[in-house]
Amino acid sequence: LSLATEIAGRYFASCLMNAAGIRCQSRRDLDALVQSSAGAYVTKSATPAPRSGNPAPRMATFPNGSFNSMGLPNNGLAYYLDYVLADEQKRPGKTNFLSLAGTSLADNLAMLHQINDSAYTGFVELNLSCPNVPGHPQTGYDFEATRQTLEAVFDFYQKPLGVKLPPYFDLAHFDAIAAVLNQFPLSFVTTINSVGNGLLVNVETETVVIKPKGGFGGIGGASVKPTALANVRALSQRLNPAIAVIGVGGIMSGKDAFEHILCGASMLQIGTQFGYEGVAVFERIAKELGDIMLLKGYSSIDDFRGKLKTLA
Ligand SMILES: O=C(O)c1[nH]c(=O)[nH]c(=O)c1Cl
Repeated sequence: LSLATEIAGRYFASCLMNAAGIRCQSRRDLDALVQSSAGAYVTKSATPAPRSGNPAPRMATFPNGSFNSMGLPNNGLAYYLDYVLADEQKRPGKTNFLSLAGTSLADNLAMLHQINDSAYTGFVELNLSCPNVPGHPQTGYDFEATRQTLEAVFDFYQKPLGVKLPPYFDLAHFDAIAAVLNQFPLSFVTTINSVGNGLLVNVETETVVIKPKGGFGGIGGASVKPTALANVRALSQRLNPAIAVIGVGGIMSGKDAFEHILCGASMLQIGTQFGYEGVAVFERIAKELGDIMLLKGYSSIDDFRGKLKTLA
């Protein structure tokens, strides 16, 4: 029985990894992921220069969910590029993900030129869906801007690249974003990012619970799983089969992992629960997923990936 998977010709011994943003901002965080049983890691979304992000309090939890408006705090592209280049020297043949979230097309293109010209051979996850940078709407909700971004990127970028998408909530939007993405040689899409601009209220104090943006923030965790499964399924059904789907959103157990794979995911990213549990989450979920596969007589995730049935 194996939890191995493949994306764009790259092999991963485990289909479980972290989601961008969670416990992946520092070298220490990333070293812990390297030491863990995760099949890969993705670095905190980078901007050209380091950012301190939004004022605190900027994250919270609620029953069945996480809530954040971090505002893209990160150590800058050079920090993460140095890390992944050193890691590729130490562990040749291992593919990992470098996440980018420039606050302008110019920033994204500048970072991609730097990476293109470097010795990096891994994946880039281009984040088109950060909901928490004041004054910057999510590119992923603007289909023309998304197309223009990808046109500019693939004009020069030669290495494997995927995009991190926001959740969509309308079948016409699944059609629209898939029509754009299918025009480009993407290696993967990662879906979903947090459900943007939710609001938590503290009844006792009659206030919001986080400081940035009047208390509006992205929702993650168990409460977003139905939305995540719908986006994994809808994009798996619509995208060119050469574009793998990475599923993220509400994976707290092996059962949740199984559901994402059944909907079409080739790789699974764990965010909220990884934040709570640390790297032990990868062993636990691998064990739980393996037990379900054993019960059902599956020996690899290819045996059931994307095979969700509708009701006749
Ligand atoms: O506020 C953040 O840093 C953040 N928070 C999210 O929930 N998704 C993102 O893509 C980003 Cl970049």
